[in-house]
Amino acid sequence: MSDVLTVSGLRVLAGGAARPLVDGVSFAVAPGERLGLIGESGSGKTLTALAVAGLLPPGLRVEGSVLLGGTQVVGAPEAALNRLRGSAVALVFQEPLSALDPLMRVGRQIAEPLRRHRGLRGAALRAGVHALMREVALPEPDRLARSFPHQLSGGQRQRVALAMALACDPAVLVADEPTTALDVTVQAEILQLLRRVVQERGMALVFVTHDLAVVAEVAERVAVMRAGRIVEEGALADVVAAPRHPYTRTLLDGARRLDAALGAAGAGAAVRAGAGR
Ligand SMILES: Nc1ncnc2c1ncn2[C@@H]1O[C@H](COP(=O)(O)OP(=O)(O)OP(=O)(O)O)[C@@H](O)[C@H]1O
Repeated sequence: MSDVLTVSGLRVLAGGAARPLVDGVSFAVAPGERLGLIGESGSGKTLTALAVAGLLPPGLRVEGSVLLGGTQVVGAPEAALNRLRGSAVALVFQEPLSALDPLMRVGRQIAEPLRRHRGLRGAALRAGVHALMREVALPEPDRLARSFPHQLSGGQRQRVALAMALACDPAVLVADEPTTALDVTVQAEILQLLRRVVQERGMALVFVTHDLAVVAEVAERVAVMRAGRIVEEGALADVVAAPRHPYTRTLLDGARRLDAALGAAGAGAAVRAGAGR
């Protein structure tokens, strides 16, 4: 199947920086494929994710190519990017509050993309909002739809952000550390939810994280980033079983040490990345 997202030679440059912040990144994602972009803080994961949606902050220059379903994102005018966002690509971030309007009831926020992009109105719009809320397993949709973001838990807010991202049935979902701010139990629930919706909808997923255990929960393929470059890419099980790059080995050793420490502390094997599944 042809790729829904093809990134080639992507470079992100800042005026004052000595070297590119993202330096020749290339990867492709097929429909239904789940790619984990993993690396330490500052390795360029977020800038890569933002560049995919044409959402880089002002002041940064971008070079190379990002093809979303055949449309070139790099250099595209804002109107074209607006058409792509939602239907071709949608994003979920670490802090769902950043995606939510604090003064708008969450039902209206989920309704907004359905109204704007899919033209739904009245009863069809209400049914659409309820269907999305059910899909992301938000309980009591009637009551919750009338709530404001601050009245929800962190996990519920991330479910709302995911519902909004799903509203236009994007071909590619980009999730940037979507569970980092959540406690471990809620984190596991959200990861499970993400995996389910992506599978059910046949969407491609690009999942950004610094956490190998988290990426092992959602991705089947990983690209390891360091200092703006992809240093290793492959099937998750292969990379975990036989890392080729020294940096990947360092990442794995760190995860295994943490796993061992947690095991010794009686907390169980929280880091499953070493299991090679
Ligand atoms: N607007 C900007 N202007 C200049 N430099 C930036 C800008 N945004 C990010 N950077 C720098 O680019 C590099 C890559 O940042 P990026 O946010 O992509 O890293 P990351 O791998 O996602 O890390 P983290 O997990 O901490 O978010 C960092 O060194 C960061 O300081």
